[in-house]
Amino acid sequence: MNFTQPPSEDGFAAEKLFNQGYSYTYDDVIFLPHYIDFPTDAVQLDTRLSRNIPLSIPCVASPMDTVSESHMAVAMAALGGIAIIHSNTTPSGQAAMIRSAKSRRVPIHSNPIFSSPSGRIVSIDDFGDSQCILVTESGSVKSKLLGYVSKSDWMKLSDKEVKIYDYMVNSSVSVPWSSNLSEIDAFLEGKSRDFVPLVRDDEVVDVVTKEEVERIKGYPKLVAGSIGADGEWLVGAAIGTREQDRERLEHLVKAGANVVVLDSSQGNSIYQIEMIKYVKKMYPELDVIGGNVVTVNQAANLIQAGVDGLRVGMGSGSICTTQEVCAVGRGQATAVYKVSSIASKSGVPVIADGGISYSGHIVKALVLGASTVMMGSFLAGSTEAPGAYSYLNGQRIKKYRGMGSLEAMTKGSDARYLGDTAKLKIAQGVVGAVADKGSVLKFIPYTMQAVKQGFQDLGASSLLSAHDLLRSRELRLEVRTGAAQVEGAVHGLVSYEKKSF
Ligand SMILES: NC(=O)C1=CN([C@@H]2O[C@H](COP(=O)(O)OP(=O)(O)OC[C@H]3O[C@@H](n4cnc5c(N)ncnc54)[C@H](O)[C@@H]3O)[C@@H](O)[C@H]2O)C=CC1
Ligand SMILES: O=c1[nH]c(=O)c2[nH+]cn([C@@H]3O[C@H](COP(=O)(O)O)[C@@H](O)[C@H]3O)c2[nH]1
Ligand SMILES: [K+]
Repeated sequence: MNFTQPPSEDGFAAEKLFNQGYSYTYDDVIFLPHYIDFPTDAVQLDTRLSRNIPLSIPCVASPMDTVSESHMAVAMAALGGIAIIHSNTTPSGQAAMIRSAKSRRVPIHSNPIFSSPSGRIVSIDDFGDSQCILVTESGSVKSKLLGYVSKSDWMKLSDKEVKIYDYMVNSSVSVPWSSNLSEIDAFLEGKSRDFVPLVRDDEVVDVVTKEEVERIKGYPKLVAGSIGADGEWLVGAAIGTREQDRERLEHLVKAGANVVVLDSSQGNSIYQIEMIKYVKKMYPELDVIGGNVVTVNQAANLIQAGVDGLRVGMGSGSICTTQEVCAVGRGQATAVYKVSSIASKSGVPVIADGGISYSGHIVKALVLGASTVMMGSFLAGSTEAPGAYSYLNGQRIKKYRGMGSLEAMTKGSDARYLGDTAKLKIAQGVVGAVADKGSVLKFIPYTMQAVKQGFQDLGASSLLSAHDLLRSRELRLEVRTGAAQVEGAVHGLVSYEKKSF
């Protein structure tokens, strides 16, 4: 069916809606339904993060120290998305996280405990959460596997002072690092074992337990993950725009980073433009994402400097106080629409960064022109986010903090955050907590299914078709009044339980 000429004017074209002087958030706007002639599963969400980085789902984990370290990077890549490893650590620490993620193929990250044969295990605490200690030549990861000590064997030992080589099980049984989950599962079944080390080039990478394999088997089936030309998971990394970031960049490139994100709240600066040019000159093959931007002019400057992707959002993040502190920023729906309309003309993909609370926000971001969404709070309560769970008023939570919060700045980002000469610390973010959400391996596939249903309602079978519908003015929207927003949410019930899957 062809709707190029609507029977009568109904709703607004995006172009008209976003040119009236209002700063709209995702919640302010609503799409009008269109025409369905395909099933939900026909919707394709494959996309690009930047010019040369394809993804099979439009999800990016934000470069924040309570969101993206190696465990998140492995899980996001296994899902077909990507994580950007944060830079609130030393260059070698950040490079180590990239290497660690790239040396795994299954979305398991168990941090095994290692010892050398001449070491001693004197306390049960030495096992940590692990059921075994792996024995390698050097006593650390990335060394030749010699055997293992299981916790149960160690407990039966009468003299705990003897050296490990006197009682360890000599075994170099392992599986290659690139084995997939079903291969590992079949191996464990076949050998009736509870765990198996993963080995690459004769060195141990990790250990996979049967329990972990069973846990992941219970989640939606994994599709093809994001693998780069190097045959390893795609992993991104954040850097700043200062002189010392050039040295950091070298570490990150050596560690195999597939893309770099210049991480700042206001990307339209001389520092950033020089950094974009520097990255493209030194590493022409490496994609560089600039930002953050929220206006057409900011975007145009970075596109001219040579960015391969743009990150959009200023003050829209759940932990952000930038708009309150600096009086600068933009409603995220307007920002995404405006920047996307200019970026699309140069073929530069847009990342809608911040402000995602549920699947409907993802649909809005993507349909308004973004190619991916970047999320912090949405992912911070997951198993794969850094940090341990704790309890607050009986609820299981994980810490989540802004990279411009006083706490995060004190940890390391202050040189960048404060400027080189500033003496007085002003936070542009808060420290908080989010609820336990379980594994991203479970809730991201369900979220993507919800996004597909939104696309189906709009008659868009892909991101490209959604963008075409928007630009051709076939897709119509409206602003929601306060009452319309109340009506659109659950209302008028004495109690209810909100369970999406
Ligand atoms: N997306 C958002 O709304 C916000 C994000 N953040 C996060 O907080 C962290 C710190 O961000 P920022 O404070 O924005 O970092 P920043 O201080 O590095 O960047 C601010 C901008 O000013 C430029 N700049 C700084 N000093 C300059 C100078 N002397 N001359 C010319 N240009 C100069 C930088 O290149 C950059 O473009 C990042 O992780 C960022 O993502 C912070 C606030 C808001
Ligand atoms: O004003 C800010 N102060 C901060 O301290 C801060 N830390 C992160 N960010 C930005 O927020 C995004 C994550 O937002 P969400 O939690 O809403 O996903 C991130 O992806 C960033 O763009 C900050 N913004
Ligand atoms: K905010």
